[in-house]
Formats: sequence, C-alpha cells, structure tokens
Amino acid sequence: MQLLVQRVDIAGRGGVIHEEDARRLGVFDGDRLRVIHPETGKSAPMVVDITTSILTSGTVALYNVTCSDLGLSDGDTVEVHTAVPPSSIRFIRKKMDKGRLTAEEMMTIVRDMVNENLSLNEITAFVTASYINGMDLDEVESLTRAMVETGERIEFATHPVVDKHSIGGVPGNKITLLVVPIIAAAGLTIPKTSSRAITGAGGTADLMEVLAPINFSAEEVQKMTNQAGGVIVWGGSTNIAPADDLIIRVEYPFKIDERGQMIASVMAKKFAVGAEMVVIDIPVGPTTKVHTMQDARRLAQDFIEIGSRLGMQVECAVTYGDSPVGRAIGPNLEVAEALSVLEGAKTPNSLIEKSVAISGILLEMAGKAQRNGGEEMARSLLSSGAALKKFHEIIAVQGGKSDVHSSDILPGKYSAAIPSPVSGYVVSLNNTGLITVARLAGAPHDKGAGIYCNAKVGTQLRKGETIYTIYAESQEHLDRALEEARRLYPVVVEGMLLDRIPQDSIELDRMD
Ligand SMILES: O=P(O)(O)OC[C@H]1O[C@H](OP(=O)(O)O)[C@H](O)[C@@H]1O
Ligand SMILES: O=c1cc[nH]c(=O)[nH]1
Repeated sequence: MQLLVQRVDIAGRGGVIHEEDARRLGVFDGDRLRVIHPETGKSAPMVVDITTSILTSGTVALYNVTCSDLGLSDGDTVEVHTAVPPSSIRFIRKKMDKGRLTAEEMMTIVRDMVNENLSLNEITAFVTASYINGMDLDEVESLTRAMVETGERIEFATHPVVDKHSIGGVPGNKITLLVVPIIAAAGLTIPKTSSRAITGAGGTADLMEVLAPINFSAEEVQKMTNQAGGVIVWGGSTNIAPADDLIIRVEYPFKIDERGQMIASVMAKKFAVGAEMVVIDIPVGPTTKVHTMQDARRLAQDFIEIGSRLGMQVECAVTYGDSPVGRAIGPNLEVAEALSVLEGAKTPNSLIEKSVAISGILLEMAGKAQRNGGEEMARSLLSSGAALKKFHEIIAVQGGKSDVHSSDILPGKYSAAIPSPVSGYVVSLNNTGLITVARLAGAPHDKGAGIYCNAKVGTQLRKGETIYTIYAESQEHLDRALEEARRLYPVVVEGMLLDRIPQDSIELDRMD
C-alpha cells in the first residue's frame, strides 16, 4: 500500500496509521509493518499504532528518527507492507513461561529494545516476566554483555579506572557526591555514570543535575574524566548501555528493581566505562531492596561472580539501610547536605561515615592506601578541603557553576512540619513511606521537593515537636504529600504507652 508521509516532531522511531488503512492492511495495534522508501529502497520497521483522529486515511504519520533514517519529508510517498514480528517477542514469551534465555536470545531482545523494534508494552512484558520468574547468573551475564555491546564503550589510557555503585533503595543516599571527588582528589580515575531514581525520590543523576549538566556522549565523558579525574553523569544520555534506561523507565512507576536486571544494570555501566576495580554498596534494612544480611551476602557473591566473569575486581560493602542516609531526601535538599559536608560540616554522621568507608575500600583496592588505611585517607581528603576543590573542578568541567555554595541550593518554598503526636522516642523510619511522600511532594522531578528528617531513630521528642518537614514547589503537591503522610505515618514516635483501647471501642464476644 502507498501512503503519504506526514512527519511528526516526536523523537524516536515508528509512527501512526489510520484505522481504515490498518483494516485494509489487515493489522491491529502491536502488529508489525515495514515502511519502504520507493526510490532508495531503504526500509524501517514500525510497530502498528492506530488512530482515527489525527490523520486522514491514506496518510502515515512518521516520527523523526524513522524519517531521518529513510530520508523522508512531509508529502513524500512510502510503500507500507505487513511484516513479521521480531523473534524477540518469542523469547520474551519464553521468559513469561519461566524459560531460561540463551545468550543469543538475550542479545536479540536487548538489540530490539535499543533499536526501538519493541514497543513499551513488550519491554514491560520482558521486565515483568523477569521480575516474576527471575534470572540465573548465566542470564544475568548475558544481559550485562548485551547491554554493553549495544552501546558505546570507553577506554582510558590511565589506570586503574575505579568506580562505585549503589544498588539504591535507601533514601538520602547522596554519597556519590562525596565519594567521586574524594577518589578523584586522590589522583584516581573515576568516570561515574548514574541512573535517575528507580525506587527512590532522587537518583544520583537527579542530584547532580542540580549542579551541572549531566547529558553527555561517551566521548565527552572520556574527555571530561581525563581533565578532572572524575565526573558524575547520567548513564541514560550517554549511549553507554542504552538499554538500561529503557528498563529503568518501566521499573520507576512500580518502584521495582529486579535482582538480575539490577546486577546487569549496574555491572554493564561499570564494564562499559572500563572500570577495573569497583565497590558495590548494598544497603540492608527491612524497608530497602535487601532485607537481611544473609540476602546481602548472597547478592554480594553474585556481583563478585559477574565481575569476575567480566574481568573486573569487585568488592561489596553491606551498609546500614534501616533509615535514610543523612537527613535530607530529594534533589536540592540532598545536594545542599552533601555540599555542606564537603565544605566542612561535621554532621550528619551517617553520611560522612558511609562516604569515607566506601571511599576507603576503593583507595585500598587501587593501592592508594594500605589495608585498613583507606578510611583515614578518605577522611583527610574530605577534611582538608581537597575533595571540595575537586568537586568544584568536576562541576566546572561539566559546565556548572564552580563556586557554588551549599547555601545557594534552596528547598521548595512550600513546606509543612509534621508534629509528633506524642512525647516519646523515634523508633522507626519507613524508607518506602518516606519515598512515597517525597515523590508526591514532586521529587525527583521538582528539584526543591523532598523531606528533611528533623528527628532520626532514637531522637527524643515532646508532643508537637517536628518529626520531619515536607518541601514542595507548589501548594497542590504539598497538600497531596501531606495527605499521604497522615495516612502512611512513615516515622513512628512511641512513648512508653503504646496504645490505649477503651472498653467501649470493642464488642465483647461473650461465651454462652
Ligand atoms: O532510586 P533507587 O532505587 O534508590 O536507586 C537508584 C540510585 O542508586 C544508584 O546510585 P549511584 O549511581 O551509585 O549513586 C543509581 O545510579 C541511582 O542513582
Ligand atoms: O544503576 C542502578 C542502580 C540500582 N539498580 C539498577 O537497576 N541500576
């Protein structure tokens, strides 16, 4: 069938056809078509997306990349034929049926994802099937390699190249903003690519974006790292492991992070930038991704095993994840807190201790410090101001304001303090509850949105004193977050009297 092209200014491949043309071609939503330029013979696949309104019959709306790939403009004519679906559909179905994917099958799925031959529905099916049925280590290795091979890779002339990555799940985990400058200040090369939030209210990429651009090509990442010793950029923009961001987009609304995909996501990013020594941070706690020390050790073994299969030296740090790292959750709040520590603040303790511990392991692995001497070296790079100087350099090389101060970074102007309903002690902070409230306040999209924990576990509070403060960039977001905070009650303050149940509140069930 011949159709007239209507170019639509939407990034990406594919397009939309009219219902009548779809009927004549005998296709439904999700079927496949092939669009062919009649003069050049160039062709591109297209997932059928049917409309009745935005087009007239006889016209096909094509997105930017398909038009550019085929050299098409508005008003050109194209041949449109039915096509067979990609074989990756069969392999996704195999995973849905609890099958084990071979390396070749995994590669086909990932290649089709990256080449936009799979629709969002189909990618979601793959992520969901893997979430429900899991992956064994061979599949994780195949996924990791496929993610690397479908993107660009970086090779550095200076060695060793080191890196860190957190599996996330604990709110306020802003340690990368301290670890990268500490490590780069020690003279090591650390090309850090991070994702945006997956299950949280601010991923490292969302945080760094407050200070500097984070979207760079692989070549730019290499150049900037050579200049400053380190960078903190968004993996999703680099074309380094491009499948990673496609999977994360599916996971984000569900706040899920399937174990196999998580290992592959992390290790692909490390492998692709040529990291030789890597520390993986595994926070453990009842409301994080990993609930017990035993599970953390098992996950650590898997990371180490995949690292060794790829030729990387990996160590894992199992860290405290019962409650947020530091007090701030959400981009601006977290960035201000991290900067203040780099500027010399002596609190929050949890942020400082975690950052120097992770940095210390890397310094020891890379031979910069003696065994057990890494933490001390990291602490001194932090307290001497060397890490702050290096962070300013990193911000500058990425195009940000190099003399930024923590006091420049402000939270949203709408705020509400949550008062303690009783006098007592904070006994627990529920990470997932806090994240839900912070997301409803607008984080990570609204940079000023988030939560500041005025009290942490063990803090004594009198009735009416503030437990935590919610920040938002609009009253509407603040109201939404407040409503959910009252329902979820994510921070529990208990006095000695845990509950009072009056006699008339229950119906006594008398035995006859
Ligand atoms: O949103 P949740 O699931 O907490 O985790 C995602 C965060 O964890 C990792 O942190 P880093 O890059 O090691 O700093 C990711 O890159 C991302 O920023
Ligand atoms: O980068 C990351 C971090 C945690 N989980 C992932 O899937 N990717």
